[in-house]
Amino acid sequence: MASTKDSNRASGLSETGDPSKGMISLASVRDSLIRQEDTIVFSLIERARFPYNAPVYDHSFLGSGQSLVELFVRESEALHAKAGRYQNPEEVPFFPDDLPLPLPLPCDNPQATAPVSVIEAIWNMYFNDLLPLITVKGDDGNYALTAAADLACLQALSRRIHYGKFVAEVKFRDAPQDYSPAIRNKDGDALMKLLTFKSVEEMVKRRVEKKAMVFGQDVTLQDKGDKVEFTDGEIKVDPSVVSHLYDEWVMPMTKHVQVEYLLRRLD
Ligand SMILES: C=C(O[C@@H]1C=C(C(=O)O)C=C[C@H]1O)C(=O)O
Repeated sequence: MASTKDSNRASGLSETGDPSKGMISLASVRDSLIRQEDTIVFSLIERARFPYNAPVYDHSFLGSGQSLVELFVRESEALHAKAGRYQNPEEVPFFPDDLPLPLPLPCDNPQATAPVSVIEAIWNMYFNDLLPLITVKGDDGNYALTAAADLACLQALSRRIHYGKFVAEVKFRDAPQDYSPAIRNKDGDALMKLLTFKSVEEMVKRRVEKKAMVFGQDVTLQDKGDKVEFTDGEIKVDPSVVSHLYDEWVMPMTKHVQVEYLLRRLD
């Protein structure tokens, strides 16, 4: 019989569950999602510093048929693939075809999880829906920095959404008797009901809105002891847009990943 360690590795969930640290539990997996909110909010703030910068997305701008942001993401992923980034099941490349093989570096990644990927949906959502909401119209010529900021946003969103695989694994292990019949019946709707926690979702939406509000303000130090003061300037990324991002796209996609993962869980 496979040991817990073996089955953890086979599911891509490290023994520590995080899947990098801590105990295997829904609470620790949720802690990781909460930490990832900070990365997402900060990456959106960085991107919102620049105007939309349309040439970055224009397929005729470079003369090669590829947009600057595509070139930037592809070439970055090639480098990251060499260093072994995609050996880690938390990381899913946007352009998985033709990636170079990883260098033979010693590493201790868990084995791959079931190959669930919603990379195309994330890409389309980011460029078609989100970007126009977090940027102002205009062009300041900062194309390379804009593409780099897009990459950071895409990676943070992708990691969070594909983390649904780990959330699903923990939920399955906590209650295999509840999930197994729905998995065997290939009943995606029943799985969706089982894994949905509306009260958690409400909390997530409120928390990310608050984070955008707090992280998006400049902090000033006045001569008033230790009291932290925020300046009254504009908030760097609209908190209601961040809440909307989670409500409309991040949480539904994370749940879709969970359903797809669970449907394969007993194969
Ligand atoms: C991720 C979870 O599963 C679902 C998705 C959520 C999310 O994406 O934040 C929150 C609650 C659940 O409805 C979870 O239970 O924590």
